[in-house]
Amino acid sequence: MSTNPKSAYRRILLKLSGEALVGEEGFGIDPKVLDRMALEIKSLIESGVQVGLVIGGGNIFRGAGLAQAGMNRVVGDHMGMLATVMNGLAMRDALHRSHVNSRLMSAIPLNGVCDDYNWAEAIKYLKLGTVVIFAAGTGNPFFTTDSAACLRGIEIEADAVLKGTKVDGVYDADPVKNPDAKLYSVLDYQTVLEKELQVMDLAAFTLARDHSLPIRVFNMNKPGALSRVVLGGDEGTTITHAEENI
Ligand SMILES: Nc1ncnc2c1ncn2[C@@H]1O[C@H](COP(=O)(O)OP(=O)(O)OP(=O)(O)O)[C@@H](O)[C@H]1O
Ligand SMILES: O=c1ccn([C@@H]2O[C@H](COP(=O)(O)O)[C@@H](O)[C@H]2O)c(=O)[nH]1
Repeated sequence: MSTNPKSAYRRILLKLSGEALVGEEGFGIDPKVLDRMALEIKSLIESGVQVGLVIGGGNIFRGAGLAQAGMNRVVGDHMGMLATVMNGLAMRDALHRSHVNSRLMSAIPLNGVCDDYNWAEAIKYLKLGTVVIFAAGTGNPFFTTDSAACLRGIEIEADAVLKGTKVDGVYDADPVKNPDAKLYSVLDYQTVLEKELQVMDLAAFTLARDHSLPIRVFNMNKPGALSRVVLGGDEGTTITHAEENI
C-alpha cells in the first residue's frame, strides 16, 4: 500500500517547457534537469496519479523563429515538432533510468523510434501506471505544444493541465521584464482573456476553457513545486471558471 500523501488529481496532463530543460548548459537538454523531473514524476506515479506528458521544443527549434530567419513556416513547424520528439526520447530515457515505465507516442509516425499516437492505447497505458509521453505536438503546423497539451488533456479526460514553466505562475505582467509584477494565486478564464495575460497561446487557452479543463501554472525548476501542485497545495496559479474559485 502507498504511504504517499493523497493527490488532488486522479489523472494529469503535465506540460513541461522545452526551454526549461536547458538548465545550466545554456543550450539543448541538461540531463540533470531531466533526471530531477523523472524522479518527481516517479513520486507522482507512486502516489497513484496517472501521468500524460507533453514536452515543448523551444530549447531546440520553434517554427516561428525559423520562419523569421527566412525558412518556410510549415517546414519550420515540422522541425519544431521533431524537436519535441527528441525531448521526448530524452525524457523516456531518463524515466527508464529511474525505473519508471513509459511509452513515447508521436503524432508524426516515426517507425522504429517510438509508437504512433493512439488514444485507446494511451488510456490503457495510463491506467497501468505507465507514463505516456505525447510527442510531435498535434501533428499539424501552426500550433504549439500548449495546444497539444490541452488537446491530449481533453482526450485522456485529465483532471487538469499542469503547465511547468520557467517562472512561478501567471503574473499581472511578464515577470522577466517587470520585476515588480504580481503573482496570481487563482484566476478565471475570462480575466485571463480580458487582461491578455500570457498563460498560453489563445488556441490552447480557449480549448481548455471550452472544455472546462483547469490549468495550473508552476515553476518546474522549483524543487517540490510539482508535488505541491498535485497535492492541491498553494503553489503557482490555478485557472478555472469564476464560480469554481469562490
Ligand atoms: N503574465 C505573465 N505571467 C507569466 N509569464 C509570462 C507573462 N507574460 C509573459 N510571460 C513569459 O512567458 C514565459 C513562459 O513561456 P512558456 O513556458 O509558455 O514557454 P513555451 O514557449 O510554451 O515553452 P517552450 O520553451 O517549450 O517553447 C515566461 O518565461 C515569462 O517570461
Ligand atoms: O502542434 C504543434 C506543436 C508544435 N509545433 C511546432 O513545434 C515547435 C515547438 O513547440 P513549442 O510549443 O513552441 O515548444 C513550435 O514552435 C512549432 O513550430 C507545431 O507546429 N505544431
